[in-house]
Amino acid sequence: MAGPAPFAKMNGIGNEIIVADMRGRADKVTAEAAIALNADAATKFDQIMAIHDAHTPGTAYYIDILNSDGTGAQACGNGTRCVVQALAAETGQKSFTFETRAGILNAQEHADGSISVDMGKPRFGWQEIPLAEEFRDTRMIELQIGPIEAPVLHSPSAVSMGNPHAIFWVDNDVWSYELDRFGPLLENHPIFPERANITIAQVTSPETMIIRTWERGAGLTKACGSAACAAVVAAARTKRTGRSVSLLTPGGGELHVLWREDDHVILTGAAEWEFSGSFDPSTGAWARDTESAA
Ligand SMILES: N[C@@H](CCC[C@H](N)C(=O)O)C(=O)O
Repeated sequence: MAGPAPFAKMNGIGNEIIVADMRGRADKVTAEAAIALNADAATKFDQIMAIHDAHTPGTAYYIDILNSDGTGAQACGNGTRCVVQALAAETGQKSFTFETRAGILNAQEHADGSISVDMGKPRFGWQEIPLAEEFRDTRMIELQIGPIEAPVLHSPSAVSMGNPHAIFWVDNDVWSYELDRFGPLLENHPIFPERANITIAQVTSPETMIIRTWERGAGLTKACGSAACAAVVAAARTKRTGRSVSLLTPGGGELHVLWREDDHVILTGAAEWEFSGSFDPSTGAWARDTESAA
């Protein structure tokens, strides 16, 4: 029994994140603990970023990512920014190399406080995303929702940013779509054997976009960093935008995504600390630090 672990409740432009400090211990945050923390209004979150001791030489830490339904995720751009801010505040260090289920990634805090994460290279192969059946061209896959003759959403682009994404392109207001109703159906559609993150995207210029995301394992969120990356890569691939795009997200925050010529996707944005506490990684029972902000 390793005792309570420290955590910080943070957000990445509204993406609700718990950064759990699991360094120096062998246990993991359980799905039960995640579900219990999410059931409490004070600690409700979209992802837990559990910082573990490094598994691989050359990396600082291994980050285990859990969605609010207790399932694991390979990537979380907004959560990674929160981890960087927490570790930079603790150590004074500005650059970090982490390992996640999706592989090794680099991240850094800039002088203005914004944080960039190198989310790695996108993957477009149907087996890599993965899709349940062969699509030679994943810029537009056959999938629709609503009446057959007049679908509400159709023909998304599919991309892996380490985790699976589908991007539905719309010309009008992203808020005019019932994403709370369609999201669960699309997330669990048989075409996505590992489920998928579902985004509605409106391109407003070659350099700007508005997105809303239904996250796999978390539902509607105020922002999703890997979805922002997937949307920009898919938009650039389909000639809707260039490779450097600013995105407005439902929390009112802004993210910037650059798809570099070396194929790496760089996500930049802010992160914010809310309060700190400690919790039991096996049950989710928690207490707020007394000196922590309300
Ligand atoms: N909010 C995240 C994405 C989290 C993972 C996702 N729900 C999944 O299961 O793939 C982000 O900022 O990237």
